[in-house]
Amino acid sequence: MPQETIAIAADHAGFELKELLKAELAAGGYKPLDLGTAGPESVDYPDFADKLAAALKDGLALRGVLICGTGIGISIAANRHRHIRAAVCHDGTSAKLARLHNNANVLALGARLLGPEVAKDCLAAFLATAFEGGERHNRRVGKLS
Ligand SMILES: O=C[C@H](O)[C@H](O)[C@H](O)COP(=O)(O)O
Repeated sequence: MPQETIAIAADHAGFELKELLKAELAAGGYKPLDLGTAGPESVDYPDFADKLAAALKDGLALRGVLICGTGIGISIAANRHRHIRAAVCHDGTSAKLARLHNNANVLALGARLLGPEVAKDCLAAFLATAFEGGERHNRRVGKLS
């Protein structure tokens, strides 16, 4: 089975966590598609949300991970794109429910709020969980776009 590509991008606040999660993805048999930023120099999170949204639109990946200081700014920017359902998650349960009920295609994390182990828990739950589907969830997710 081919490896699933997971797009990943961050601003300067999320750069270090992005590097950690890229290694985690590779260790788990996924193929990380790194869309930057490439270092700790200050950048603007909307630019990286836009890059990831474009990658998903172009079919380079079906799912992605975005990281900034809180996960808030980068998820707001990503959710301006109609095809993106980005969920800011703070633990494995929120990441699991974002997939089960909301069919989130982007996991947004706050590098200044989460420790590395919690961030890894979020990633693992996001990757492992499929959309539950069913009439009510399909109806509600359909209304988002
Ligand atoms: O929602 C915004 C993000 O948390 C940014 O990572 C944060 O605002 C960056 O802050 P600063 O420019 O002070 O490092």
